[in-house]
Amino acid sequence: MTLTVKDLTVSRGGIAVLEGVNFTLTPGRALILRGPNGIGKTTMLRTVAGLQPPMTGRVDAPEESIAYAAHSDGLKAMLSVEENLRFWASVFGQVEIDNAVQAFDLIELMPRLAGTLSAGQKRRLGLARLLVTGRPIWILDEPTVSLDKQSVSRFADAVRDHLSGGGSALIATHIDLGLEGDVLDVGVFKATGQYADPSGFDESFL
Ligand SMILES: Nc1ncnc2c1ncn2[C@@H]1O[C@H](COP(=O)(O)OP(=O)(O)OP(=O)(O)O)[C@@H](O)[C@H]1O
Repeated sequence: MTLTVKDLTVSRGGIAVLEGVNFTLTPGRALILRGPNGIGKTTMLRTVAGLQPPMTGRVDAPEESIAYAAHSDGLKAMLSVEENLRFWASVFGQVEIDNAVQAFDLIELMPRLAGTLSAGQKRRLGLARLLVTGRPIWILDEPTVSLDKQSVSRFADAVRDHLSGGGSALIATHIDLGLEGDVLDVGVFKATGQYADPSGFDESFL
């Protein structure tokens, strides 16, 4: 399943932040997004994931092929780790959670309420949810925030497994994950003119 981005302009608060973005992400590949704070990586990822509309241009991906993991983990605090994973799997029509538990070393945390986890443990659970979606295209925004060295390495292994199984990943990260992949410096797409979104849509409320 290939993701294609064509002549994309993305905006925050009605202002274009990146324009003329083009790339193709094919099965088995990772594309690492780089760029300074505030350049528009999150905005681009949200647009590619379909969480906000493009200002101009297109994102082509097969329906229901994208799983998105953002800064906020969005876990259900009053459900256990196991219940969170089972709930998330059921949302995506899946039942299998064992791979996710193993990949992120969650077995001992399974009975714990998600709300009682440390920041890094929450992040591990948030990332484990990607595996239970069964979706091939992962879009990840700073996935390693709060993770210790060992968990970063586990995460990189999970991405490698995903790629070797024919999945793909678009990742904004400031650290070197040791993954083989193409690097896209989004700074070159910095919008030159600041113009209001003609739709008047302010996605900042989403
Ligand atoms: N809700 C919002 N309304 C208006 N502007 C916003 C909003 N959220 C972010 N911005 C601005 O949009 C621009 C792009 O922000 P974005 O979060 O996409 O950058 P980023 O490259 O992901 O940054 P970082 O590396 O710090 O995470 C920034 O200038 C930011 O201040």
